[in-house]
Amino acid sequence: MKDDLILETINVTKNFFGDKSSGVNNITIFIPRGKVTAIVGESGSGKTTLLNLLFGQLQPDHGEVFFKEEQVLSRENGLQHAHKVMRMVTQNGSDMDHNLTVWDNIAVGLPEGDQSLAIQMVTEALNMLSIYQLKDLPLAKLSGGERQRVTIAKALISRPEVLLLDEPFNQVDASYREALQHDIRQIVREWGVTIVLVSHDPAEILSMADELIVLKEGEIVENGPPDMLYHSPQLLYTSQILASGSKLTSEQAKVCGIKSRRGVVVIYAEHVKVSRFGSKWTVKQVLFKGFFEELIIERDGVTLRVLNYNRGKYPKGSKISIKIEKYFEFGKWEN
Ligand SMILES: Nc1ncnc2c1ncn2[C@@H]1O[C@H](COP(=O)(O)OP(=O)(O)OP(=O)(O)O)[C@@H](O)[C@H]1O
Repeated sequence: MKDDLILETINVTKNFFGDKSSGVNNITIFIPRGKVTAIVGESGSGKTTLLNLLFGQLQPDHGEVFFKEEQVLSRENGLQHAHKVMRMVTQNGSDMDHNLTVWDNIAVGLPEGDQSLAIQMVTEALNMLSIYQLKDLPLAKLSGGERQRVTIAKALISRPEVLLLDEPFNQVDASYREALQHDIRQIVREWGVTIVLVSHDPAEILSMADELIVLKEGEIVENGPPDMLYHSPQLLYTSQILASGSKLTSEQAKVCGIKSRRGVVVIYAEHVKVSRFGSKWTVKQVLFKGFFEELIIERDGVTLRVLNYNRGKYPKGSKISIKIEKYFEFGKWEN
């Protein structure tokens, strides 16, 4: 394995009902060291299964998973040393005791002995997750987001080389989420931890990940850096997972002035510019999004989503015209 890689799967398959319809099939991936890799895909595409295979929690039917040069889970010898330097955080929290304080929950697994070292390790983990001030509170008194920070701090206490996060922000409200994402990026930078993240949220994926792995029906269909997959998706599926856009048939695309030979056209909301000039489209809905609006506009039975930063300028019912700056074409056979 190359030095800049830390985890690797070679042709890994794990099925649950003896056929290819569940789990994952023939997955070969390389996880770069000290980076954030996100596994994305629709519900049931195999994201959690793949994470469990990387963690050694599931035995592959075929293929192998390696941490550096060492097989994570071997048929003969079970879990290997490699497994000890990985930690998994799931959306349901973990083995935490809600009556114990934050400090005690984090310190509980530490080896007996050097107390000053233990204090230093817990303090560092608490500071890294910005929850030092909560250290004396029982877990039961914390919000979902704060508890998730404690779970991550606990996972970090043993200084893992790899942190596997399964939908880690699900319980965390929007304002808190960004700060937590920032802190996790900080951990990657300062501690050199490798993160593998499963997530549904496009904003989360695009802002956090260095690499994306796109799963569909248990197979990898695309992978690469987020900006590449966002700006040049090879598949309709990828574009729909990563972006808010409108999906049109060739016939519908003609209404937007687009001639498509391939059959399906996707237009991202941010690629449509709006003005009053011409005014052939009608604003059907205005969705408040904070500092911008999303407009749902319609013409001849075709609906488009459009971003508008001039809030209030195009109220519901107003007539507008559009200019489409970029669009993607995909084959009809894709769904
Ligand atoms: N322990 C299991 N027993 C039986 N089937 C399973 C098991 N774990 C996963 N599966 C099936 O394998 C497929 C992939 O499941 P997985 O949980 O990996 O998907 P996912 O992409 O993480 O989904 P979600 O986003 O909904 O969590 C699904 O069809 C699921 O029903």
